[in-house]
Amino acid sequence: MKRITILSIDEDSSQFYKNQVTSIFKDNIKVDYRNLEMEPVLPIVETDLILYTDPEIINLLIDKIQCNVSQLMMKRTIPKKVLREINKIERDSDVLVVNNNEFMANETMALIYQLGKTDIQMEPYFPGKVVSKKKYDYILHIAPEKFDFLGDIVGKDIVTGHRILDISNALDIIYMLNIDEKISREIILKMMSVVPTYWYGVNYSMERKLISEVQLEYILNDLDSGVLILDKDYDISTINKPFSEIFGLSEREIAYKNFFEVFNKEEAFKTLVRKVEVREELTNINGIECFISVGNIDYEGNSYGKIILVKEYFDVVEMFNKSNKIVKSGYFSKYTFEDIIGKSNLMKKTISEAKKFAATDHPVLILGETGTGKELFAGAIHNASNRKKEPFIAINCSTLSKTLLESELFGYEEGSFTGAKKGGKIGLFERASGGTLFLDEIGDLPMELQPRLLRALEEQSIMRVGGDKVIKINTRIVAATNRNINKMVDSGEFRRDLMYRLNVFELDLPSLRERPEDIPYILNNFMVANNLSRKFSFGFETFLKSYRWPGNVRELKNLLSYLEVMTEREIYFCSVPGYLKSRENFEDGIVKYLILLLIYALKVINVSPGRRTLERVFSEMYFKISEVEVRNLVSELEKTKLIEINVGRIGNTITSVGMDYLIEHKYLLNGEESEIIIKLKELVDDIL
Ligand SMILES: Nc1ncnc2c1ncn2[C@@H]1O[C@H](COP(=O)(O)OP(=O)(O)OP(=O)(O)O)[C@@H](O)[C@H]1O
Repeated sequence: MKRITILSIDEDSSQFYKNQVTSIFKDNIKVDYRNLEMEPVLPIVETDLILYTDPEIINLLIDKIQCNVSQLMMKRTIPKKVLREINKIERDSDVLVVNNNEFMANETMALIYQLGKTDIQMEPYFPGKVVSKKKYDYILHIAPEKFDFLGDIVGKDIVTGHRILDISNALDIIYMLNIDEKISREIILKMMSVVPTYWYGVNYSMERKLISEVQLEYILNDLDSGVLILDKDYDISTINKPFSEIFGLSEREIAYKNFFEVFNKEEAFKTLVRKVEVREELTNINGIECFISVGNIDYEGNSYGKIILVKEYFDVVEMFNKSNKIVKSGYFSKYTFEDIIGKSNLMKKTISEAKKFAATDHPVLILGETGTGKELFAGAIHNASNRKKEPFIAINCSTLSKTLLESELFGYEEGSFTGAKKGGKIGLFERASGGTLFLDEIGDLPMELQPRLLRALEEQSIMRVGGDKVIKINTRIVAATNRNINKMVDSGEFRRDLMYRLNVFELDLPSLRERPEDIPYILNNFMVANNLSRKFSFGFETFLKSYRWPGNVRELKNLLSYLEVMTEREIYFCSVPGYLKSRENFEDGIVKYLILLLIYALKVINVSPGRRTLERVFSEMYFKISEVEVRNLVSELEKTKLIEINVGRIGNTITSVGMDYLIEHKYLLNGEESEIIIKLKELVDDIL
């Protein structure tokens, strides 16, 4: 136990401060004292901290300190009760402030000022002091009987008693004696309720700290993960309820104990906690399978301990299942080939290929950009196959860690995951047996799992994690990725043998860019399905065909939701949300022909299509474009003889070759240019 030795002037104050320190720190500190009334004053040979009342006393007793120890001068204050009495003293009253010596009398006066009582006249008094008057309005005493030396000086008594330790002083002691956090917290909370302080900053920070602690406690206990916080010596400073529940350890049992003692038999856990940073490693602790993350608590280059997050394996799996991230669509697919919309030859060819693949049992590898319908095709293939009455299970290989994915795919035996689930667990390969397992984002399948998948495909059998039994399966694999799998094979990120196994049939889904005629067609179909009726203006059709569609059909579907709300009868280029109308979403060729179209249309309304006009009109009608780009495009149009550049008022003029081009490319058809002409007329009035 830590020891404090108090140095003060007399037995009375020594007793007072001893009682005070003991009542604050209880059994956590042993208190001893020395004062000038002791006969003899015994030397101090062993203590952890010297606490003294004023500088004079330390000078008087310095030769008694015979050990190397820190010294701390008391910072004291007045109890709230006494402060209330002092605050009642009438303005301009004469007050004599009495104490044991000059230093302490002055200190008391300063304290009264600092606590806010500034409207009275105070005079210090101590043994030996000669005072100017015999009558004061008030006399502030420690205790009346102590000051018989007052003689015939009179005044109304206010008994202050000895001053009490200030919170900041208690904090100093906590820090210097390294008192543990839980005890410190109780001490401070208790002191804050009775001790007024003029250390306003300290008080404020303490309040903020305590409020933050309450907030933190609330959050910690509401989390699904178990949390364990260790200080720099690996002593346990905080645990939350989920942590207690996972390991059946109560907070009282382990708080403030050393982590390595509490978990002394858990070698794997101990190794992880020693590491600087750990991200969701699957570990068995005391028979419980869980994911552990460890982070360092660093501040300005110093380590203040560790924070450990624990999630139970089964909770994680359940959570993924619930949010449909791991097994996406239950055990069936709602999609059939009827749901696939497309009239382009490319799409027709793709669908017909897919139908042929569906009739077999071989693996299919679907390649295509995001949103091109890979999952849609996978489901349609299953539902067109003779496995359609059996399960279709889709799993996303990119969302799970290696370990979790492995046990989800292949299952595990009871022995390997002690305790948590009797009888082990069946994996998705087995569950989908007879049906189809759709491995989405196969390009993200961790390298370590690739041989295991290869074996399953080659042997049509699997072995559960931790098991030694070979289990026959009859599962068809359809895999998909939007990554360039051939490049991944070349760079060694994906096993070549596995790729060959998976792509017995390869289905390449074309992007929307490769089949522009499908774009308005698909959008129209979606509209009909949603009971929407809108006319597509020429400008909007131009947009649909010239936009790059990086998100493919999914992006088109999202646009539909926007247009449903934002448009009424007709959809124009300008109805398209602003974020889609940016230069990088449009190919150079399209931009060039839109300029050509504008040159033609401006001429129709008798406006000279100069560079500056083109730039302003184009930016207003389509998307922001620079004058430099307009100049380059105009000179390209001239080089290909689509326009002539004339000097003077005539300006740029479209040639007959240019007209043919517009007609041929359907930019001018059946008077559809009238929309542009009308719009241009409005614009020209507004901006030119
Ligand atoms: N040809 C199509 N006809 C009708 N709907 C389609 C077509 N292609 C895609 N979709 C729809 O677009 C959305 C995205 O499709 P899907 O999820 O199958 O794409 P994906 O290629 O698997 O995407 P990702 O690679 O991002 O997972 C779905 O709502 C799907 O129904």
